[in-house]
Amino acid sequence: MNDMRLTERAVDATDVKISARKVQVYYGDNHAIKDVDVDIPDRMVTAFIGPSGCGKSTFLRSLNRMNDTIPICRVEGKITLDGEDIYDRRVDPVQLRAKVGMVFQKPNPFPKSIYDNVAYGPRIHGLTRNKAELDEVVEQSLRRAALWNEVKDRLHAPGTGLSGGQQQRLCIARAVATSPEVLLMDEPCSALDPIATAQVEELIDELRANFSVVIVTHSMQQAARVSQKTAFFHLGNLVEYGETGQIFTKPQDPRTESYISGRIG
Ligand SMILES: Nc1ncnc2c1ncn2[C@@H]1O[C@H](COP(=O)(O)OP(=O)(O)OP(=O)(O)O)[C@@H](O)[C@H]1O
Repeated sequence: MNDMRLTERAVDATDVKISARKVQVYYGDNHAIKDVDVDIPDRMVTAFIGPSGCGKSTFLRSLNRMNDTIPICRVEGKITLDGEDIYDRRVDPVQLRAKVGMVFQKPNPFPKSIYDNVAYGPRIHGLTRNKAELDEVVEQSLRRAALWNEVKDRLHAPGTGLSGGQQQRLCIARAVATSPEVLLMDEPCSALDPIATAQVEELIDELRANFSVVIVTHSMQQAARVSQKTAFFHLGNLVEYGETGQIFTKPQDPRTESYISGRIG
């Protein structure tokens, strides 16, 4: 009995990595995200699902201030990373994005070698002291992205010459090379074939040992396969958030139920 209580407590005592309170996002007059409160756990995968245009990508981008690059976009409310306000004036967005890395829908390697793609972040952030250390970070990052064995003999070939699935894993290696704490993934498999998708999903499952991962996906099967927590967005509102199993089997809100049963979206 005691053992069971201990286990329950361990499961409940999840660390919150990112916390959002009363977050609003506007594009000019368009109120795209409305009053969102959410706690994103550490070392788990959280999926954002919902119909097209409901605000998943907008909210994801507000978690590393990627929306700062869109002039008409305005974010209100509070978002903290380990308790620190990421919109505080003293926070440098470039440093923030090294901690909260991002992988996009379409693989977007730089027009550089495989090695230089991965070395880019550690170089601009001065994370290594010499070539040997940089080589080590590049190798470890490519290993974490499950790409090392496929590219170790052609590190100086262009990243753009890899297959789509390999390019996406290269982008994941590039994102993990700065030792981020959170990885944001915006539909990372939508340009990939089923085999490459399966490889990236397996990788996401491994990454959660070290990172908090947040993934936007249109595929409910993918959300069910890779995530432990799921957030359902609808018309800019966060309608329901909970354990992935519960969201897919016992949704509390009729809008979630309609979406997962294919009636809206
Ligand atoms: N760069 C932008 N400029 C102006 N409006 C934008 C911009 N990006 C998104 N929006 C608007 O914000 C709202 C939410 O869009 P968003 O792309 O976040 O939704 P989404 O759920 O990720 O959609 P999808 O699943 O189709 O990618 C939409 O009304 C969209 O038109």
